[in-house]
Amino acid sequence: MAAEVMPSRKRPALQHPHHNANGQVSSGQPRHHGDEADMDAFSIPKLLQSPTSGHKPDQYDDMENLEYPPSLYSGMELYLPGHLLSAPREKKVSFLDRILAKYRPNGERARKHREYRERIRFNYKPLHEELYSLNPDHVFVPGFLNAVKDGSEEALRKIIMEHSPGVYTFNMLEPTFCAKMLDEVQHFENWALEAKVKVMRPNTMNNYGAVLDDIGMEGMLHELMMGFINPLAGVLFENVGGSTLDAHHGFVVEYSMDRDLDLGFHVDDSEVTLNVCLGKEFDGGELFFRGVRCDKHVNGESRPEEVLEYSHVPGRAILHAGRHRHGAKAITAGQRTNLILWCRSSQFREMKKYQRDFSSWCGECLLRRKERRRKLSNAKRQLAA
Ligand SMILES: O=C(O)CCC(=O)C(=O)O
Ligand SMILES: [Fe+2]
Repeated sequence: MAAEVMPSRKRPALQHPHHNANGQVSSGQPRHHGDEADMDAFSIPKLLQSPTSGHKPDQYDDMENLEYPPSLYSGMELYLPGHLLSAPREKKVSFLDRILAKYRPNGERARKHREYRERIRFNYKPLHEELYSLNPDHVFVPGFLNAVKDGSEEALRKIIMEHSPGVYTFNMLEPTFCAKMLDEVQHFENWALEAKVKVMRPNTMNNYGAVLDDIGMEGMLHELMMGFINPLAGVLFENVGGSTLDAHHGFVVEYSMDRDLDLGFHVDDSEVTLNVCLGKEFDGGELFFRGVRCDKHVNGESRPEEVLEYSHVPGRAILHAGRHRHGAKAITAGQRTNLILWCRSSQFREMKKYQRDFSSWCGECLLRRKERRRKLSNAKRQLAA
Protein backbone atom coordinates (compact mmCIF):
# COMPACT_ATOMS: atom_id res chain seq x y z
CA MET A 1 0.00 0.00 0.00
CA ALA A 2 1.40 3.37 -0.93
CA ALA A 3 2.22 5.80 1.83
CA GLU A 4 -0.54 8.24 0.87
CA VAL A 5 -1.06 11.34 2.89
CA MET A 6 -4.41 12.83 3.50
CA PRO A 7 -4.96 16.35 2.36
CA SER A 8 -7.23 17.05 5.27
CA ARG A 9 -5.07 18.04 8.17
CA LYS A 10 -7.21 18.54 11.22
CA ARG A 11 -8.51 16.38 13.92
CA PRO A 12 -12.00 16.15 15.33
CA ALA A 13 -12.79 17.36 18.80
CA LEU A 14 -11.23 14.51 20.71
CA GLN A 15 -12.42 12.83 23.81
CA HIS A 16 -10.08 11.21 26.21
CA PRO A 17 -11.00 7.74 27.27
CA HIS A 18 -12.28 7.69 30.79
CA HIS A 19 -10.60 5.25 33.07
CA ASN A 20 -12.31 3.54 35.93
CA ALA A 21 -10.73 2.71 39.24
CA ASN A 22 -8.66 -0.21 37.99
CA GLY A 23 -7.45 1.76 35.02
CA GLN A 24 -9.71 0.13 32.46
CA VAL A 25 -11.18 2.07 29.60
CA SER A 26 -14.77 2.36 30.68
CA SER A 27 -15.95 4.52 27.83
CA GLY A 28 -14.45 6.54 25.04
CA GLN A 29 -13.73 4.69 21.87
CA PRO A 30 -10.43 4.56 20.08
CA ARG A 31 -10.51 6.46 16.85
CA HIS A 32 -8.92 5.18 13.71
CA HIS A 33 -5.99 7.44 13.20
CA GLY A 34 -5.35 7.09 9.56
CA ASP A 35 -5.33 8.36 6.04
CA GLU A 36 -8.47 10.07 4.85
CA ALA A 37 -9.08 7.11 2.58
CA ASP A 38 -9.15 4.77 5.55
CA MET A 39 -11.18 7.00 7.80
CA ASP A 40 -14.24 5.59 9.43
CA ALA A 41 -17.00 6.86 11.65
CA PHE A 42 -14.72 7.25 14.66
CA SER A 43 -12.51 9.87 13.14
CA ILE A 44 -15.00 11.94 11.18
CA PRO A 45 -15.96 15.19 12.85
CA LYS A 46 -19.67 15.84 12.95
CA LEU A 47 -21.88 18.92 12.82
CA LEU A 48 -25.00 19.49 14.89
CA GLN A 49 -28.31 18.57 13.28
CA SER A 50 -29.80 22.02 13.84
CA PRO A 51 -28.16 25.47 13.98
CA THR A 52 -27.30 27.12 17.29
CA SER A 53 -29.84 29.90 17.59
CA GLY A 54 -28.59 33.28 18.71
CA HIS A 55 -24.98 32.59 17.67
CA LYS A 56 -23.40 35.28 15.50
CA PRO A 57 -20.96 33.59 13.09
CA ASP A 58 -17.51 34.99 12.33
CA GLN A 59 -16.70 36.54 8.96
CA TYR A 60 -13.96 34.80 6.97
CA ASP A 61 -13.49 37.21 4.03
CA ASP A 62 -10.07 38.45 5.14
CA MET A 63 -8.52 35.01 5.65
CA GLU A 64 -5.98 33.86 3.10
CA ASN A 65 -5.72 30.43 1.50
CA LEU A 66 -9.27 29.34 2.27
CA GLU A 67 -10.23 26.23 0.37
CA TYR A 68 -13.90 27.26 0.04
CA PRO A 69 -15.80 30.57 -0.25
CA PRO A 70 -15.77 32.57 3.04
CA SER A 71 -19.59 32.59 3.20
CA LEU A 72 -19.61 28.79 3.35
CA TYR A 73 -17.63 28.86 6.60
CA SER A 74 -19.92 31.52 8.12
CA GLY A 75 -22.98 29.51 7.15
CA MET A 76 -21.68 26.20 8.45
CA GLU A 77 -20.37 27.74 11.65
CA LEU A 78 -23.89 27.71 13.09
CA TYR A 79 -23.79 23.92 13.02
CA LEU A 80 -20.46 23.55 14.83
CA PRO A 81 -20.42 21.59 18.09
CA GLY A 82 -20.79 23.97 21.06
CA HIS A 83 -17.17 23.82 22.22
CA LEU A 84 -15.98 25.20 18.88
CA LEU A 85 -18.33 28.18 18.61
CA SER A 86 -15.96 30.48 20.46
CA ALA A 87 -12.76 28.86 19.13
CA PRO A 88 -10.31 30.88 16.97
CA ARG A 89 -11.35 31.06 13.31
CA GLU A 90 -8.39 28.90 12.23
CA LYS A 91 -9.68 26.07 14.41
CA LYS A 92 -13.18 26.36 12.96
CA VAL A 93 -11.82 26.44 9.41
CA SER A 94 -9.75 23.34 9.95
CA PHE A 95 -12.67 21.44 11.47
CA LEU A 96 -14.98 22.43 8.60
CA ASP A 97 -12.28 21.68 5.99
CA ARG A 98 -12.06 18.16 7.33
CA ILE A 99 -15.78 17.70 6.90
CA LEU A 100 -15.81 19.20 3.43
CA ALA A 101 -12.77 17.24 2.22
CA LYS A 102 -14.94 14.12 2.01
CA TYR A 103 -16.80 15.62 -0.92
CA ARG A 104 -13.70 16.24 -2.99
CA PRO A 105 -13.14 13.55 -5.57
CA ASN A 106 -10.19 11.24 -4.87
CA GLY A 107 -8.47 12.35 -8.04
CA GLU A 108 -8.53 15.96 -6.92
CA ARG A 109 -7.11 14.99 -3.57
CA ALA A 110 -4.24 13.11 -5.21
CA ARG A 111 -3.60 16.02 -7.56
CA LYS A 112 -3.45 18.50 -4.68
CA HIS A 113 -1.04 16.27 -2.84
CA ARG A 114 1.16 15.91 -5.92
CA GLU A 115 1.20 19.67 -6.43
CA TYR A 116 2.07 20.20 -2.75
CA ARG A 117 5.04 17.84 -2.98
CA GLU A 118 6.25 19.44 -6.21
CA ARG A 119 6.07 22.90 -4.70
CA ILE A 120 8.24 21.74 -1.84
CA ARG A 121 10.65 19.88 -4.10
CA PHE A 122 11.26 22.88 -6.34
CA ASN A 123 11.20 25.65 -3.77
CA TYR A 124 12.19 24.38 -0.34
CA LYS A 125 15.90 24.49 0.50
CA PRO A 126 16.70 22.01 3.28
CA LEU A 127 18.66 23.27 6.27
CA HIS A 128 20.50 19.98 6.90
CA GLU A 129 21.00 18.19 3.56
CA GLU A 130 22.58 15.24 5.38
CA LEU A 131 19.23 14.28 6.91
CA TYR A 132 17.85 13.33 3.52
CA SER A 133 19.98 10.23 3.10
CA LEU A 134 20.55 7.60 5.75
CA ASN A 135 23.94 7.62 7.40
CA PRO A 136 23.54 4.99 10.15
CA ASP A 137 26.64 6.07 12.10
CA HIS A 138 25.24 9.58 12.46
CA VAL A 139 21.64 8.59 13.06
CA PHE A 140 21.76 5.66 15.49
CA VAL A 141 23.37 5.20 18.90
CA PRO A 142 26.09 2.49 18.87
CA GLY A 143 24.13 -0.01 20.99
CA PHE A 144 21.24 -0.05 18.53
CA LEU A 145 23.48 -0.09 15.48
CA ASN A 146 25.54 -3.01 16.78
CA ALA A 147 22.48 -5.06 17.69
CA VAL A 148 21.01 -4.62 14.21
CA LYS A 149 24.36 -5.40 12.60
CA ASP A 150 24.59 -8.57 14.68
CA GLY A 151 21.03 -9.38 13.62
CA SER A 152 20.48 -12.30 16.01
CA GLU A 153 17.32 -12.46 18.09
CA GLU A 154 19.48 -12.60 21.21
CA ALA A 155 21.36 -9.39 20.35
CA LEU A 156 18.16 -7.56 19.45
CA ARG A 157 16.33 -8.63 22.59
CA LYS A 158 19.26 -7.47 24.72
CA ILE A 159 18.72 -3.81 23.84
CA ILE A 160 14.95 -3.70 24.27
CA MET A 161 12.66 -3.46 27.24
CA GLU A 162 9.11 -4.82 27.17
CA HIS A 163 6.92 -2.55 29.33
CA SER A 164 3.70 -4.48 28.88
CA PRO A 165 2.86 -7.20 26.35
CA GLY A 166 3.67 -5.80 22.90
CA VAL A 167 5.08 -2.40 23.93
CA TYR A 168 8.85 -2.28 23.49
CA THR A 169 11.33 0.56 23.97
CA PHE A 170 15.01 0.95 23.16
CA ASN A 171 17.58 3.74 22.78
CA MET A 172 17.78 4.54 19.11
CA LEU A 173 18.63 8.05 17.89
CA GLU A 174 21.76 10.15 18.44
CA PRO A 175 21.09 13.47 20.21
CA THR A 176 22.72 15.42 17.36
CA PHE A 177 20.41 13.74 14.84
CA CYS A 178 17.37 14.58 17.00
CA ALA A 179 18.46 18.21 17.26
CA LYS A 180 18.97 18.48 13.51
CA MET A 181 15.55 16.97 12.81
CA LEU A 182 13.92 19.49 15.15
CA ASP A 183 15.75 22.33 13.37
CA GLU A 184 14.76 21.00 9.97
CA VAL A 185 11.07 20.79 10.85
CA GLN A 186 11.13 24.32 12.25
CA HIS A 187 12.96 25.52 9.14
CA PHE A 188 10.34 23.89 6.92
CA GLU A 189 7.50 25.46 8.88
CA ASN A 190 9.12 28.90 8.65
CA TRP A 191 9.51 28.48 4.90
CA ALA A 192 5.89 27.36 4.49
CA LEU A 193 4.67 30.37 6.45
CA GLU A 194 6.72 32.75 4.35
CA ALA A 195 5.86 31.08 1.05
CA LYS A 196 2.17 30.93 2.08
CA VAL A 197 2.13 27.16 1.62
CA LYS A 198 -0.48 25.44 3.74
CA VAL A 199 1.30 22.55 5.48
CA MET A 200 -0.50 19.24 5.00
CA ARG A 201 -0.76 17.66 8.42
CA PRO A 202 0.26 14.06 9.07
CA ASN A 203 -3.21 12.63 9.61
CA THR A 204 -6.73 13.22 10.70
CA MET A 205 -5.97 13.93 14.33
CA ASN A 206 -3.13 16.46 14.35
CA ASN A 207 -3.36 20.21 13.90
CA TYR A 208 0.43 20.54 13.84
CA GLY A 209 3.38 18.53 12.61
CA ALA A 210 4.43 17.67 9.09
CA VAL A 211 4.81 14.67 6.83
CA LEU A 212 8.51 13.95 6.44
CA ASP A 213 7.86 11.99 3.25
CA ASP A 214 6.45 15.18 1.70
CA ILE A 215 9.54 17.22 2.42
CA GLY A 216 11.90 14.75 0.73
CA MET A 217 12.70 12.18 3.41
CA GLU A 218 10.68 9.32 1.91
CA GLY A 219 13.74 7.44 0.62
CA MET A 220 15.68 7.88 3.85
CA LEU A 221 12.76 6.67 5.97
CA HIS A 222 12.15 3.71 3.68
CA GLU A 223 15.74 2.64 4.13
CA LEU A 224 15.42 3.12 7.87
CA MET A 225 12.36 0.89 7.95
CA MET A 226 13.74 -1.83 5.68
CA GLY A 227 17.20 -1.97 7.22
CA PHE A 228 16.56 -1.17 10.86
CA ILE A 229 12.92 -1.75 11.79
CA ASN A 230 12.24 -4.87 9.75
CA PRO A 231 14.82 -6.94 11.67
CA LEU A 232 13.25 -5.97 15.00
CA ALA A 233 9.66 -6.21 13.82
CA GLY A 234 10.35 -9.64 12.34
CA VAL A 235 11.30 -10.87 15.80
CA LEU A 236 8.76 -8.95 17.89
CA PHE A 237 5.75 -8.60 15.60
CA GLU A 238 5.72 -11.64 13.35
CA ASN A 239 2.00 -12.09 14.19
CA VAL A 240 1.04 -8.73 12.62
CA GLY A 241 3.17 -8.88 9.49
CA GLY A 242 6.32 -7.54 11.13
CA SER A 243 8.62 -9.52 8.84
CA THR A 244 6.96 -8.27 5.63
CA LEU A 245 6.85 -4.50 6.13
CA ASP A 246 7.03 -2.82 2.75
CA ALA A 247 5.51 0.67 2.97
CA HIS A 248 5.48 3.54 5.42
CA HIS A 249 4.00 6.90 6.38
CA GLY A 250 6.62 9.04 8.14
CA PHE A 251 5.86 12.24 9.99
CA VAL A 252 6.45 14.34 13.09
CA VAL A 253 3.82 15.25 15.67
CA GLU A 254 4.26 18.45 17.65
CA TYR A 255 2.84 19.45 21.01
CA SER A 256 3.30 22.66 22.93
CA MET A 257 1.28 24.80 25.30
CA ASP A 258 -0.08 26.99 22.49
CA ARG A 259 -0.60 24.14 20.00
CA ASP A 260 -1.97 20.61 20.38
CA LEU A 261 -1.57 19.39 23.93
CA ASP A 262 -2.61 15.76 23.63
CA LEU A 263 -3.72 13.07 21.21
CA GLY A 264 -6.96 11.15 21.73
CA PHE A 265 -7.40 7.41 22.09
CA HIS A 266 -6.91 5.70 18.73
CA VAL A 267 -5.37 2.91 16.65
CA ASP A 268 -2.86 3.63 13.87
CA ASP A 269 -3.16 2.86 10.19
CA SER A 270 -0.07 0.66 10.43
CA GLU A 271 0.95 -2.88 11.25
CA VAL A 272 3.87 -1.70 13.38
CA THR A 273 4.47 1.84 14.65
CA LEU A 274 7.84 3.31 15.52
CA ASN A 275 7.57 6.39 17.72
CA VAL A 276 10.75 8.21 18.77
CA CYS A 277 10.87 11.31 20.90
CA LEU A 278 13.11 14.00 19.38
CA GLY A 279 12.82 16.44 22.30
CA LYS A 280 12.92 19.18 23.38
CA GLU A 281 12.00 19.67 27.01
CA PHE A 282 8.53 18.99 28.33
CA ASP A 283 6.46 17.74 31.23
CA GLY A 284 3.60 15.29 30.84
CA GLY A 285 2.71 13.95 27.39
CA GLU A 286 2.78 10.29 28.53
CA LEU A 287 1.62 7.64 26.08
CA PHE A 288 -1.10 5.35 27.38
CA PHE A 289 -1.83 1.88 26.02
CA ARG A 290 -4.89 -0.35 26.37
CA GLY A 291 -4.27 -3.63 24.52
CA VAL A 292 -4.33 -4.82 20.91
CA ARG A 293 -7.72 -5.31 19.23
CA CYS A 294 -9.13 -6.18 15.80
CA ASP A 295 -11.82 -4.02 14.17
CA LYS A 296 -14.63 -5.96 15.75
CA HIS A 297 -13.30 -5.61 19.29
CA VAL A 298 -11.69 -2.18 19.07
CA ASN A 299 -14.16 -0.63 21.52
CA GLY A 300 -14.07 -3.39 24.11
CA GLU A 301 -12.82 -3.16 27.67
CA SER A 302 -9.16 -3.61 28.48
CA ARG A 303 -7.75 -5.92 31.11
CA PRO A 304 -5.58 -4.59 33.95
CA GLU A 305 -2.43 -6.21 32.53
CA GLU A 306 -2.98 -4.28 29.28
CA VAL A 307 -2.97 -0.87 30.95
CA LEU A 308 0.31 1.00 30.57
CA GLU A 309 1.51 4.56 30.81
CA TYR A 310 4.90 5.45 29.38
CA SER A 311 6.89 8.68 29.67
CA HIS A 312 8.78 9.70 26.57
CA VAL A 313 12.56 10.07 26.72
CA PRO A 314 14.35 11.96 23.91
CA GLY A 315 16.19 9.56 21.59
CA ARG A 316 14.33 6.52 22.93
CA ALA A 317 12.01 4.62 20.58
CA ILE A 318 8.77 2.82 21.23
CA LEU A 319 7.69 0.02 18.95
CA HIS A 320 4.10 -1.27 19.10
CA ALA A 321 1.47 -2.83 16.87
CA GLY A 322 -0.64 -0.28 15.02
CA ARG A 323 -3.73 -1.99 16.44
CA HIS A 324 -2.48 -1.45 19.98
CA ARG A 325 -4.98 1.07 21.32
CA HIS A 326 -3.22 4.17 22.58
CA GLY A 327 -3.18 7.93 22.99
CA ALA A 328 -0.99 10.70 24.40
CA LYS A 329 -1.81 12.62 27.55
CA ALA A 330 -1.54 16.40 27.59
CA ILE A 331 1.84 17.98 28.04
CA THR A 332 1.84 20.35 31.00
CA ALA A 333 4.89 22.43 30.04
CA GLY A 334 7.41 22.83 27.24
CA GLN A 335 7.41 21.40 23.77
CA ARG A 336 7.43 17.81 22.53
CA THR A 337 8.13 16.61 18.99
CA ASN A 338 8.12 12.92 18.05
CA LEU A 339 9.11 11.16 14.89
CA ILE A 340 6.51 8.58 13.89
CA LEU A 341 6.86 5.86 11.29
CA TRP A 342 3.72 3.89 10.52
CA CYS A 343 5.06 0.69 8.93
CA ARG A 344 2.72 -1.33 6.74
CA SER A 345 2.68 -4.76 5.17
CA SER A 346 0.72 -5.20 1.95
CA GLN A 347 0.86 -8.96 2.37
CA PHE A 348 -0.57 -8.87 5.88
CA ARG A 349 -3.39 -6.56 4.78
CA GLU A 350 -4.33 -8.83 1.90
CA MET A 351 -4.31 -11.97 4.06
CA LYS A 352 -6.38 -10.24 6.74
CA LYS A 353 -9.24 -9.91 4.26
CA TYR A 354 -9.67 -13.70 4.23
CA GLN A 355 -9.56 -14.16 8.00
CA ARG A 356 -12.21 -13.91 10.69
CA ASP A 357 -10.32 -14.97 13.77
CA PHE A 358 -7.46 -12.77 14.89
CA SER A 359 -6.55 -14.57 18.08
CA SER A 360 -2.86 -14.48 17.15
CA TRP A 361 -2.87 -10.75 17.96
CA CYS A 362 -6.27 -9.48 19.17
CA GLY A 363 -6.60 -9.78 22.96
CA GLU A 364 -10.36 -10.26 22.78
CA CYS A 365 -10.32 -12.84 19.97
CA LEU A 366 -7.77 -14.79 21.99
CA LEU A 367 -9.91 -14.69 25.12
CA ARG A 368 -12.94 -15.95 23.22
CA ARG A 369 -10.97 -18.73 21.59
CA LYS A 370 -9.70 -19.90 24.97
CA GLU A 371 -13.25 -19.80 26.28
CA ARG A 372 -14.51 -21.93 23.34
CA ARG A 373 -11.73 -24.44 23.94
CA ARG A 374 -12.48 -24.62 27.63
CA LYS A 375 -16.17 -25.30 26.96
CA LEU A 376 -15.30 -27.92 24.37
CA SER A 377 -12.97 -29.83 26.65
CA ASN A 378 -15.51 -29.64 29.49
CA ALA A 379 -18.16 -31.07 27.20
CA LYS A 380 -15.80 -33.85 26.10
CA ARG A 381 -14.99 -34.68 29.71
CA GLN A 382 -18.68 -34.90 30.58
CA LEU A 383 -19.36 -37.16 27.61
CA ALA A 384 -16.52 -39.47 28.62
CA ALA A 385 -17.75 -39.69 32.22
O1 LIG B 1 2.26 11.72 20.64
C1 LIG B 1 2.70 10.58 20.55
O2 LIG B 1 3.78 10.25 21.01
C2 LIG B 1 1.84 9.55 19.85
C3 LIG B 1 1.59 9.83 18.43
C4 LIG B 1 0.74 8.78 17.82
O3 LIG B 1 0.23 7.91 18.45
C5 LIG B 1 0.51 8.82 16.37
O4 LIG B 1 0.88 9.80 15.73
O5 LIG B 1 -0.06 7.84 15.84
FE1 LIG C 1 -0.73 6.53 17.16
